[in-house]
Amino acid sequence: MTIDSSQPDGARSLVQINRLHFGYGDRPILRDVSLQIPLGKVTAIMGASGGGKTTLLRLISGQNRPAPGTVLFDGVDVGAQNTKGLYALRRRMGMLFQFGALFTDMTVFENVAFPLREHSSLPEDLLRSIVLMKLNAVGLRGARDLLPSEISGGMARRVALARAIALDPELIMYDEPFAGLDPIALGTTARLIRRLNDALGTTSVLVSHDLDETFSIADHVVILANGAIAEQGTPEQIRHSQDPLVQQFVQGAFDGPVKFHYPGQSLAQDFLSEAPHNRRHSA
Ligand SMILES: Nc1ncnc2c1ncn2[C@@H]1O[C@H](COP(=O)(O)OP(=O)(O)OP(=O)(O)O)[C@@H](O)[C@H]1O
Repeated sequence: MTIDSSQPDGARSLVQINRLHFGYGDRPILRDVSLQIPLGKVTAIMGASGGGKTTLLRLISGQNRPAPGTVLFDGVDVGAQNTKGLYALRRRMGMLFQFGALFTDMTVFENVAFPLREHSSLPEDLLRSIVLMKLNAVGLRGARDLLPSEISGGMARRVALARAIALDPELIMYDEPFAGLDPIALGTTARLIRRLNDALGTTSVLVSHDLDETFSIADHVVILANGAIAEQGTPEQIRHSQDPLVQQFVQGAFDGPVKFHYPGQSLAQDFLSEAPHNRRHSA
């Protein structure tokens, strides 16, 4: 691996995002985002719904292309790759997208084997050993013959995790891996993400809304707001940020720079005054 960049604190980075802009059609989503994903660490991307977090993951994996700006993965310009180049890059990334759907007609074993069958021509006995090792890493070696309909939601998430690490990726991206999990499964999944990151020596990027669990496992937190980076740092630094927007986010405050009410006319105008539609209803 050739890492060609440094973080300000001296840590090396696996992904470098430079002055990235992106929009869907003429609707801007991300504006001038520059960011480094430190090698070997767990980075959390957080922020209000619709802020562009999933879009950022899609830009890292090359499903979207920045316009303008660059995303470098291990020094390679992701947005400049042709289909073959992208395929080779994605082989080095594991992805667990929202609700990480499993193939319902395949056993747990076959779900984890799927990327190996797709991307390699390993002999069956070696493939079996790898799949069982991955399932062992998430505590589900014994569940190999079950169908997704026969396991709990938390277990399904762990199978999806085993599938995401099947090809020994250098970068694992998790999009809301805790969504829909009960508190126990959520804690288990969070600890597993941290443990796998360290045990496999990978780099992890996690998009999550769950503040406590995410802060408990992340080394680096990036807060996206209004299409730009509002703040980044360790969980501790984020908790103590003076930025009102970050404070609202960290405290889960009802109202603040991000408004609870969709913009419209005032309460007085709607309920007290003789607004034309009020007059119509009271007539
Ligand atoms: N393929 C698409 N075409 C058009 N607009 C899109 C597309 N995908 C996402 N968007 C819009 O872009 C904005 C950012 O979406 P994105 O999913 O990246 O946000 P997010 O921060 O991950 O949100 P959430 O936390 O709710 O998952 C949203 O307003 C969304 O509606």
